Amino acid sequence: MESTLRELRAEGESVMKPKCTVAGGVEDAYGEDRATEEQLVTPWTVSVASGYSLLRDPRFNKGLAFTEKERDAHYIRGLLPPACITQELQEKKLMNNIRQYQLPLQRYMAMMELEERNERLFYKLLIDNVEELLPIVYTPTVGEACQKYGSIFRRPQGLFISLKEKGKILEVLKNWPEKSIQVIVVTDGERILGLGDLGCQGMGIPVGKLALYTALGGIRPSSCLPITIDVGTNNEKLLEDEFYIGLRQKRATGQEYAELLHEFMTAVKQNYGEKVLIQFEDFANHNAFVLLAKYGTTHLVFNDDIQGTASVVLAGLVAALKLVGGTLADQTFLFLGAGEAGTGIAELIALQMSKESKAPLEETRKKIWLVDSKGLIVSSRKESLQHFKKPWAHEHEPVGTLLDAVKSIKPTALIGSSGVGKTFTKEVIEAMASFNEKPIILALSNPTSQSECTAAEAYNWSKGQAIFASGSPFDPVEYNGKTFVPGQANNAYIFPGFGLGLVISGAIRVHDDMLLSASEALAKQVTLENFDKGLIYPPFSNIRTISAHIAANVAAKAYDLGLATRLPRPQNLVKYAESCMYTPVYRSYR
Ligand SMILES: NC(=O)C1=CN([C@@H]2O[C@H](COP(=O)(O)OP(=O)(O)OC[C@H]3O[C@@H](n4cnc5c(N)ncnc54)[C@H](OP(=O)(O)O)[C@@H]3O)[C@@H](O)[C@H]2O)C=CC1
Ligand SMILES: CC(=O)C(=O)O
Ligand SMILES: [Mg+2]
Repeated sequence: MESTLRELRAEGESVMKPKCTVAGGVEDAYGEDRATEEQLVTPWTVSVASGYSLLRDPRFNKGLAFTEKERDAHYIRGLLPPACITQELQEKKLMNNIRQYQLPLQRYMAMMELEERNERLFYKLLIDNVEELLPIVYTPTVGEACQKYGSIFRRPQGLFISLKEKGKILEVLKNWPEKSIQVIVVTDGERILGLGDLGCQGMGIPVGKLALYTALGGIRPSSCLPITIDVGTNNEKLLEDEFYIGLRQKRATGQEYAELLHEFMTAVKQNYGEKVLIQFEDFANHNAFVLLAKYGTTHLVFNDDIQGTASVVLAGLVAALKLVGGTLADQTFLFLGAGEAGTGIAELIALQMSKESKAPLEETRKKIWLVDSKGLIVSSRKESLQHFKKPWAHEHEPVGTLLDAVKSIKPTALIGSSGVGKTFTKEVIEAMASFNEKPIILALSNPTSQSECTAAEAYNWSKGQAIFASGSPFDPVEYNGKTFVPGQANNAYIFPGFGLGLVISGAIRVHDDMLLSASEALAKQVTLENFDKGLIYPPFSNIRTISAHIAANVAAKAYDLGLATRLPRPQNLVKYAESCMYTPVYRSYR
């Protein structure tokens, strides 16, 4: 495996000749990844880390895996017990320890402590045990961690930029120890998963997303920067909580909010340049669409909830066609939830249909219906609708409930993006199964408590007919002697590879066609074996290969559109993407 990686790295470099920066586009400021495993690496921070400070530096600490020679050379003899062990044995021990914790939150805290202590070991665990650990560092457990973030907070894992820092945001960015940042995930904490406004405690989300950028997409940890913008919170419980870590005030809105965000966006570009990717995450929809439209033409921005979710769901739907038959245009879609996720997905489906059938967008949109908290979105409601809902206000008499909408529209696919759990009732699923041989049912809302239905409910109520996937994971379900394996329809399949594709091509803007390219690459990774189990997504255990394919497709599109700045274009983008990916194996220190 390692020799293959070395070969790929070498190939990646040769593809880039005469001159590239380092082994690929994922910046390797310290030369660790460019070095082969046999070559020696200097573990330098500002000065060369050694002795006690080397053990305390999570980027270079190897714990008991320091060799005898390294213990002498770096003044750590006696600071460690005598045993020297391998990274594999360390991994085994830590997995044993983590499995002994009963509560997911304890496992989350153990993982965060490991990240603070030994970064490479943290990523080794996460990469090698991705299916087991994803639900810990990501949804659903990260949701609980955010709710309790004030109580479990130990050390800052990202930058906090609050209203107090107004006028000084550039200085605050300079306080962050890493200078060479490639991906920022930023939230203002107003819509954390389906859990609502968690204010400053939303920090768990950018931290978790960026851990996935590294583990799933191979972006170097030192190039990732989690940021939480704190403009207050309207969550009364948090405002009264003595352990709350954020500003104790109601949310700033309007001009005050816009000015802070503008200062932030300007400072990021000034400090890190044109090619830093800014991923907006878990903003409320009244800000999310505005920010994306405003900064989409001046910055490299991507809204994961609107765009990443759209790309992953489109991939699942395209894959599902292999099971249900027909084309995308043969389907009728009904959404519960018409916010960022719902309308973002709807728009990308309509775009793909339009490209396939050459029909105008206005026509393809008519195959897609959405229900919000007031019922089916129809033309008679148009005047009072938020701007992002207006394209979906089709001619139809008003319908108040989801069940009535299902009975009237008769969708082939039902997609939950409401953030409200238990909304796909038995009657709704039974109705879907009554007029579809294989109804597609996606319960996208996170975390598990907000899922529109469980996997067991989808399979039982549809009598095993449903093609089901959900935002947070569910275990396989036995129905009538058959095992059904639910897939996870989560943007985690897309954003790590998507970001890698932007980084390795040096893209300067995100284009909708790149979302379609990412989606196409993901759908192609679903194998016959996956389909046989009823899966419409490949397993996460294969995610780094999947991410390399997504990255390659996205980069190819960036080159085709003239949005890539890293030249010349590598001949084999998949191999190049793989050669750029961070790996967590320990390096030998001179
Ligand atoms: N699986 C994945 O990868 C992703 C999942 N999500 C999940 O999707 C959910 C929604 O996120 P997002 O779109 O950003 O949120 P938004 O707040 O933007 O949208 C929520 C939508 O749901 C509607 N809604 C709320 N309650 C009900 C109800 N009882 N009945 C019908 N409609 C209702 C709202 O209606 P109204 O407009 O009338 O208020 C709104 O249209 C979250 O749980 C989030 O975790 C999000 C992104 C990715
Ligand atoms: C997955 C995700 O981004 C969300 O639930 O918001
Ligand atoms: Mg999100």
